[in-house]
This record gives sequence, structure tokens and C-alpha cells, in this order.
Amino acid sequence: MTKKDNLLEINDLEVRYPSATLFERIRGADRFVTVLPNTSLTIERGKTVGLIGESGSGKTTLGRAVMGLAPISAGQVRLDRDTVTSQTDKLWPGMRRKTAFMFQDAVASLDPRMRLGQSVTEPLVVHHMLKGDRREKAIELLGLVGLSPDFADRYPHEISGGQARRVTVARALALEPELVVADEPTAGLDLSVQGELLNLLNDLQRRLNVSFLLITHNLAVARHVTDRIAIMYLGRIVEEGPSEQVFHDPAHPYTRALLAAKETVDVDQLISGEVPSLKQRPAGCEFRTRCPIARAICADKPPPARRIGREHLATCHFAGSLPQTGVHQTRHQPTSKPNEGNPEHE
Ligand SMILES: Nc1ncnc2c1ncn2[C@@H]1O[C@H](COP(=O)(O)OP(=O)(O)OP(=O)(O)O)[C@@H](O)[C@H]1O
Repeated sequence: MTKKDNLLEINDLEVRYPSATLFERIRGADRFVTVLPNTSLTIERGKTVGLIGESGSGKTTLGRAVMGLAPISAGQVRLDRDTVTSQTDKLWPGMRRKTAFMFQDAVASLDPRMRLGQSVTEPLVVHHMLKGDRREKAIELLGLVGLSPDFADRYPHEISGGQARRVTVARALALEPELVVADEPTAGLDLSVQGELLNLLNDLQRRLNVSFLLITHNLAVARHVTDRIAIMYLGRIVEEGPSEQVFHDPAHPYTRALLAAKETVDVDQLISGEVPSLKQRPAGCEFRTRCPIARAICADKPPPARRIGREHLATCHFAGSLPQTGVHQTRHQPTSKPNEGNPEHE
């Protein structure tokens, strides 16, 4: 077996936010809420990992931690050869240059007073890395995402949501990052525009050998573009493996519940039962309060990470001993073919 070329390694990461109100503090409540309790994730160079979970499970926090934008209280983030263990580490500026973050709300992330040409080249100006003519560079970056040169002169209010997404992709690629963290890149887009954007991301990844951490609620999106899938529950990765294997034979009851419904449905609408509070995590297995197969051991002991296949892990006492499901035998088809549709008419 050839050795893996891991670009990103997140090891036993803990992120806690200050939480308590004054009243809670007087009562002696814990002043922090632990969003990521002990979370690990790896991304190989040139690969896309999809991070899936319900709202509030900690996906964005993990993405922010990779950029040094969340308070790390334990564990480490290694990108390439640099390792950091706190939010104040002096290595962050160098690491941030190798990473780009695409925010959830594309239109809001663009400055309304800036022409798009200025917006996409701004990271180069901020990092003193602009070589040559700014307008030419803007046209080159816009061309990379299928937008014609005249977009350089437009303002954000003059373009559609799909076009705004493309502009944020162009800006993310300006510094030639090794890793792009894309937070819900297709949220709010029509199905056909989603398909075009996903094809664009696929195409750019192949051409530029960039790694992607794709944060999404949408299972169809994850299936279409990812090499590996990580399923998050209350800030923990409960299942992780090659996308086809996880979709074809999910090993964790939570993943099974997510996949049992139609792929196009948003994960927040799939599982019944209330999500436990991050401040009152259930003892033992944290999913047991909603799990259809929970037994006594699930309340007694936290489950170990069990190996299902060579590169497929699930954190459940019964992973590997559940009957096979084969829930989704056929690969999801893109909603449009590469280069089909004209982004300028989105
Ligand atoms: N800056 C912050 N201060 C305090 N709590 C925060 C902060 N940012 C996030 N949280 C809390 O952390 C938890 C996880 O939030 P996060 O945004 O990471 O989840 P998510 O899975 O990305 O959710 P969504 O899918 O809705 O974006 C939530 O309970 C949220 O309220």
C-alpha cells in the first residue's frame, strides 16, 4: 500500500466557546460549551472530504478551526508541515495563505461597494502577492470559473446567486490555496445551478489538485463531489470512510437514518427525536437517546471506533454487526453535465 499524502490532519481537537449568561455563572454553571470534544479528521492532498451533520453539530466550527478562527483548547491542526495547538500560534498567517474559506452566504461575503474584479483580487493585494496588472488577473480568475471579462466591472447586486458563488470560488482560488473550506456552497441555489457549481468544483479540483473540505446538509451534494465522507454528531465524527462505501453500506445507525430517506432531503428533516444539548451530552454513546437499536451497553460505555473496511470507521458498539443495507446502489447523477448550461445566464 502506498503511503498517504495527507495535507490536513486534525487530531483530538477540542473547541470550547464561552457560553454562560451572568445568571448561569452566579449559579456556578460551566462557563463554556464544548462544541468539538475530541475530533479528528484527515484530508489527503487533492481530495474532497464531505462533512455532514445536522444544524448546530459543529461543522462550521471545525471549518473555522482549520483557519485559526475558533478557540482551540486541546489537540492540534497540522497543514502540510506546520502544526498548531492554539488560536494564537505564530504559524497561522502562513497556514492561512494556503487555505481559503468560502462563506455560507456568498452575496453577503462580497463587498457591495467593490466591483467584482476588485473583490476577486483583494486577497492578493492584502497579502502583497499581486504581480502584474490587477484587472488582467481579475479577468483570468473570473475566466477560471466560467465568467466573462465584463463581470470584472459589475457590482454584487448586478449578478445572480449562482454567479455570486462562482465569484467567491474565484476569490478563494486567488492565492492558489492547497485547501478550500467550502461552507454550504450550494445552499439557496436552484437544482440546475447547484449541479453546474458542483461540476465546476469537481473540474477545478482535478485541474488544480486542490483539496476541499465541503461542509453540507445536503446528502446528494456530498455524494456527487466527495471522495470521502465524515458524519458529525454533537461535534464528533461518528462515521468516516470512502463516499461510495459509506453511501452503499452505512455502518452507524445515525448515518443509516440519514440515508434511509431520499438523498435530496436536507439532513435536518430526517431524524426524529430532539438533539441533546451540547452542555448536557448523554453518558455513554451520545446518539443513544435517538438511536433505534440502543441497548444497555450504549448508556454504560462510550463506543469505540470500529473498523468496518480498510479505510472505513464507525463509532458504534454494533457497527459491523448490523445487517447490510445497500441503501443506495446507484451513484447519484449530476443534475447537469460539465460545461452544460451557461453560468452567465444563471
Ligand atoms: N462564536 C460562538 N460563540 C458561542 N457559541 C457558538 C459560536 N459559534 C458557534 N457556536 C455554537 O456552536 C454550536 C455549533 O455551531 P456550528 O455553526 O459550528 O454548527 P453547524 O453544524 O455548522 O450548524 P449549521 O449547519 O446550522 O451551520 C452551536 O450550538 C452554536 O450555537
